[in-house]
Amino acid sequence: MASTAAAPAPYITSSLPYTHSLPQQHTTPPSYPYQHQHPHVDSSLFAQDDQQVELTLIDLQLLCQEDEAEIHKLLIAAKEWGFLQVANHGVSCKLLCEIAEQAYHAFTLPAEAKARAEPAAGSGYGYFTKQSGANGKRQQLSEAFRLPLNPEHRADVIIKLWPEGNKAFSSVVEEYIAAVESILLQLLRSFASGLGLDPLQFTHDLSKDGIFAVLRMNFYNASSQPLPSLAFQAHSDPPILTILHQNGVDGLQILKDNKWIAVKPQLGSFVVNVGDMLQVMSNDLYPSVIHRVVMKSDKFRSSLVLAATPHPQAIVRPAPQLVTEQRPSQYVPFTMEEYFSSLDSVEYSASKSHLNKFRSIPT
Ligand SMILES: O=C(O)CCC(=O)C(=O)O
Ligand SMILES: [Fe+2]
Repeated sequence: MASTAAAPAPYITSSLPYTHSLPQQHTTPPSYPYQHQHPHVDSSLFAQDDQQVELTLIDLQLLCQEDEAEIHKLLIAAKEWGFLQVANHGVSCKLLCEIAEQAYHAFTLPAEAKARAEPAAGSGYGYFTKQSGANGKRQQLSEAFRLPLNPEHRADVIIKLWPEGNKAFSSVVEEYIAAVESILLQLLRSFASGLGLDPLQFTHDLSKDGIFAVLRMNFYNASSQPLPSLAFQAHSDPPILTILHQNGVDGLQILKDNKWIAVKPQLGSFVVNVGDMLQVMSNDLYPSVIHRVVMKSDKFRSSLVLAATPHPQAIVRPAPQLVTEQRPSQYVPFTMEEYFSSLDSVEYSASKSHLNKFRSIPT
């Protein structure tokens, strides 16, 4: 009898009750002490003419109710910007504070403890120093923990940081991942149904395994740096979608029409961006937009990035319904593994979209 590969385990089915109201915007926007007088200021790091954008705000509860106008708004924002933000998401302010606190504890561990969690060759999980990346040559400001979504693999990383275990960290991270995953699932369902596809079209290959199935904690400390300083180099995100939560300190910039535009941070909301895989699955309808982080002040900045990604053997290709005679498939089918091996490093160091390697007509 022919053996069949085991079907990937179902992703998650739980969804949050969206009982919370819109988080209060309880901070005034931070001021931007652009240090024009500083001798080391690199003016190319400023957003063009200091342009700042407030991303389209999507109400997640309306998406849950399949509100057509809100789904339409989601699709327009994704198409025009590749970035949007989500509020009324049901994740409590308490949990957002707790995860920020736990991330801070992890980054302020002694250097020896963080060094124990540095990834073994070929592994994409653990602690990434400022010098990680292609050939260890990356010189950007951010440090990162890449924590697997798969709980067993995550426990292997946590035990390296805290050999005696750390229940508070583990349980807050687990709770955060579950909460944000339900946002991801809802967004993917809304994307699919808005396009007239099966609502599960973008979710059935999702996996907690694979190099991109991570919660990435970023930490930026610009004290003792010339400002502005490149904190996270230009890149596009590999997954289907990523969901980002920032601590309210500005720095994120997106490349729009060849200009860098600063994203105004909204405390309490999540920034959502289209990743490379959704660009492919949508046959280029939704762009995976290049972005970077530039620190302009020495305020402590942290961010959390959670990715929705297909399993390593999943074949990624444009949804057949989005391939027409007028718009043929823009990509050759490929697996996530093939995509990953085309990258220089898990720290995705290139600023050019890696997807060009899989285009039907190379660019
Ligand atoms: O820190 C941020 O705001 C963005 C980080 C980011 O782009 C990433 O981790 O992929
Ligand atoms: Fe990113």
